[in-house]
Amino acid sequence: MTTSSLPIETARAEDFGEMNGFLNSLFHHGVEPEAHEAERAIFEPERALVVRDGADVVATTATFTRELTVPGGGMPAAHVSMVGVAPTHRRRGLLTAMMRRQLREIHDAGREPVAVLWASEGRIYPRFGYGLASQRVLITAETAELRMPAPAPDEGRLRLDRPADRQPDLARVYDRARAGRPGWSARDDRWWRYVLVDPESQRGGATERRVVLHEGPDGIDGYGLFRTKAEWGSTGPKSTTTVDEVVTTSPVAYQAIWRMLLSIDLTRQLSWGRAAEDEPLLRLVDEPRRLGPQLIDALWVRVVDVPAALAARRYATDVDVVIEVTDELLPENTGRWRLRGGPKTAVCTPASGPADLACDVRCLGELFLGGAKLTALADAGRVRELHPGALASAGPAFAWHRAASAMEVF
Ligand SMILES: CC(=O)SCCNC(=O)CCNC(=O)[C@H](O)C(C)(C)COP(=O)(O)OP(=O)(O)OC[C@H]1O[C@@H](n2cnc3c(N)ncnc32)[C@H](O)[C@@H]1OP(=O)(O)O
Repeated sequence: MTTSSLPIETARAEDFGEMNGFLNSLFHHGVEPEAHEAERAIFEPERALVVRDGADVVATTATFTRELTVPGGGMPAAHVSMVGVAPTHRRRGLLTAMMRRQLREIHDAGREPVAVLWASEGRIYPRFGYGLASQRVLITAETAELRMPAPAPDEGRLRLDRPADRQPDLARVYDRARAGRPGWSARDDRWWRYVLVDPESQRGGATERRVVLHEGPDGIDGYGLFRTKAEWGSTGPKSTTTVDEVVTTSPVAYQAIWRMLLSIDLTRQLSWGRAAEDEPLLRLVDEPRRLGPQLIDALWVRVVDVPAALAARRYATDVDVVIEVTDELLPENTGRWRLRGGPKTAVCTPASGPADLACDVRCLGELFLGGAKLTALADAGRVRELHPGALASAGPAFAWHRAASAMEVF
């Protein structure tokens, strides 16, 4: 049997162990029992695909059902993950066949107008119509070189605790913050367990994860998840703080938590992999260069149903534009669509008149969370302006007042 004719099957619950073991081997690490169980809890077998060659699993992918915050509110989004093809079966079209099937299933189910994923490598998914929708800033800070503004007199109170013991507090803060953050996904108890699982074998010699909570006048209004790792040099201490996430609902909480994280005694370096492009920290310290910021990709969005997706988000300014879209994988999306929207409403319908802009469906994914600028896509030759002035009028509408960002890798 050739690789391309191997059947793609819907997974069963009992396939999880084998699929997860397979994926762990592709990512070059062993199976950690605690993480394995947390991942089993989020697994939705009826939304997962598996390919076997004889008895062996040779390819997998899965979809998780979650809500995603987009400009102006929340919407259902297919969270795609667990993508892998065995080294013995690679580059023979298995991923392509799985992606086609998965996108078709998501489209035809009619519940989720977009799919989102984190890519292990950026060049894998554009060919399937995924666009880079949000970026993140890697921070590698030299903490001894950084100063923060002096604390306000009523800075509130900080406490350290074990994250698992404070999950309800974390969830409350996260949900309040998430409502206004394009790119963040809803977390139920199963997802909180997935986020907080902390097996010793995956700590790389650092401490267990801890949480610093900020208590303001109305209760807990911010938290930071972090760990530290001891290191001594010939001239003294040079330990590292690694931050997983900082979520706050007030500027006072944000500053208080960062003041602590950047100045833990005996640490000299702080690393954080998921700062937003418009992260306030970049505007807070006295020497932003010493944060060592580096921009890399975060969430990729695939618009699966063009009219439903464009109507599901809101727009920063009023817009009335006809876009000619091409989509090789889901031909229903190909055509001219008229989008009329603004800060409160949006409708998208087939257009009868001429188009103002033309692009492929991948560009719509890039624009979807307000992350990419329309003019940047046009200057890159990927969006065509067919009606003079369309870029200037539609561009600000697709943008958003907060940069798209992303939290846990799923
Ligand atoms: C959302 C997530 O889960 S991200 C995790 C993705 N998984 C991994 O990174 C695990 C390790 N890698 C793999 O398992 C495999 O290499 C995969 C899944 C990335 C690719 O699977 P394959 O079956 O080899 O892909 P397939 O044969 O369908 O390739 C389609 C095209 O993409 C290209 N392609 C696929 N993967 C890569 C890659 N990593 N780098 C460059 N090009 C790639 C192929 O060359 C091919 O191009 P062509 O049509 O011009 O010849």
